[in-house]
Amino acid sequence: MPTHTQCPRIAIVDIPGKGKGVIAKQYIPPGALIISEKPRITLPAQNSGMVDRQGLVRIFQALAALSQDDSEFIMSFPCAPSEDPILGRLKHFTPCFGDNAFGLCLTISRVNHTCYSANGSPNASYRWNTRTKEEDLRAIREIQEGQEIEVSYMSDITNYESPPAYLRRKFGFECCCEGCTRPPAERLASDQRILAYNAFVPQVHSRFGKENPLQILKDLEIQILILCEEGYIFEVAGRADDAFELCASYGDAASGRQWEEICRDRYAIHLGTDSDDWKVAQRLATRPQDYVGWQALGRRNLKGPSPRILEYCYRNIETARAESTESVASGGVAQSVASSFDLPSAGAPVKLSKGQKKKAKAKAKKQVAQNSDKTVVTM
Ligand SMILES: C[S@@+](CC[C@H](N)C(=O)[O-])C[C@H]1O[C@@H](n2cnc3c(N)ncnc32)[C@H](O)[C@@H]1O
Repeated sequence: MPTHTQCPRIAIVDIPGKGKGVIAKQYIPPGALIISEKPRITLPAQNSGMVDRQGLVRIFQALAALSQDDSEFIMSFPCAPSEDPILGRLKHFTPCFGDNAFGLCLTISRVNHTCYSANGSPNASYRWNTRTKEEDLRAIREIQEGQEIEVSYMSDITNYESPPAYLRRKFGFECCCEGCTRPPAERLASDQRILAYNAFVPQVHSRFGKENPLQILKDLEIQILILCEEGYIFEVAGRADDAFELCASYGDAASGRQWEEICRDRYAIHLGTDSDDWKVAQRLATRPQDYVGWQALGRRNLKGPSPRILEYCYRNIETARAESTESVASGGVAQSVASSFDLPSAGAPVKLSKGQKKKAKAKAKKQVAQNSDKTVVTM
């Protein structure tokens, strides 16, 4: 079983205010697979990732059969005083998707959480690898020697529910990350931008064929800048893919290819080049003509990503954050892109129509349901 002692790049240490945590013992580049681990303890689960009464009985039977060492390992994880000492600790197990199980790993389960925000965002992400039956921990940003390795316990995409409230409700802890501890006005401004962004996303495809495609591409650029400023770099892949689909629908292979390359390169960092998502994006970036809606809207030359988008998507996110902190407070780089295009900024707080609010709420509900797959027991 791989342990941190076999992975000289990381170490488990005490982190003030969070219990134990994992730090990098050397520089780790974005996209690097930090460690793959088979869970030390595996508990049964249903396919859905949720647990019903019968499932709980099976879990307690499995717990009763554990060795003393394994039970002590589980009890070494934190549990809020208000929670049941066993159920509270089961929350640290992560789903082994497709394998009807939840696992607790020696090292990866010690990785703490940080929220996506303009003030800081996770530098790593973990996923169950159904092929190797291991949990993969991957660097999604540069990690410097001595820096804590942090993932997001929430979805990697924008979320409607306020992160501190979600973490309190779902995991029972008060998050002390930079995003949660910033002044309420700053948090509110970010929440409003995310809300406006979430209202924009479901409309994109319905605009294809009805509106000027160059206008849609400009709007997508603004949304990508918001994502970069708010730290949601994974979701950039989705918007770049939307831009690809638009270009491919008009048969513009050159522009489409450039957009899909952004999508592919984000997948390489977050999911790895052995993931299905990366393989599809790689195929479309190479042969945009394979897109199912190729030339469905006719033939027209559109635009690839602007130099600013390429700079934002490819440069070190640390630099982007340091340089954009001031601009986020004042409406963000997205605001200045809008002015240079002479467009209203989608980044500034907007008043949502009833329909937009409804759509944003529906999306939020869906995301909350997806997020719930990340925990073992829902109370
Ligand atoms: C999966 S465990 C991570 C390892 C844990 N810190 C330990 O000591 O074993 C999750 C728990 O770590 C703590 N934690 C993780 N991220 C945190 C954060 N951003 N702020 C405060 N506590 C955090 C909480 O107690 C949470 O329930």
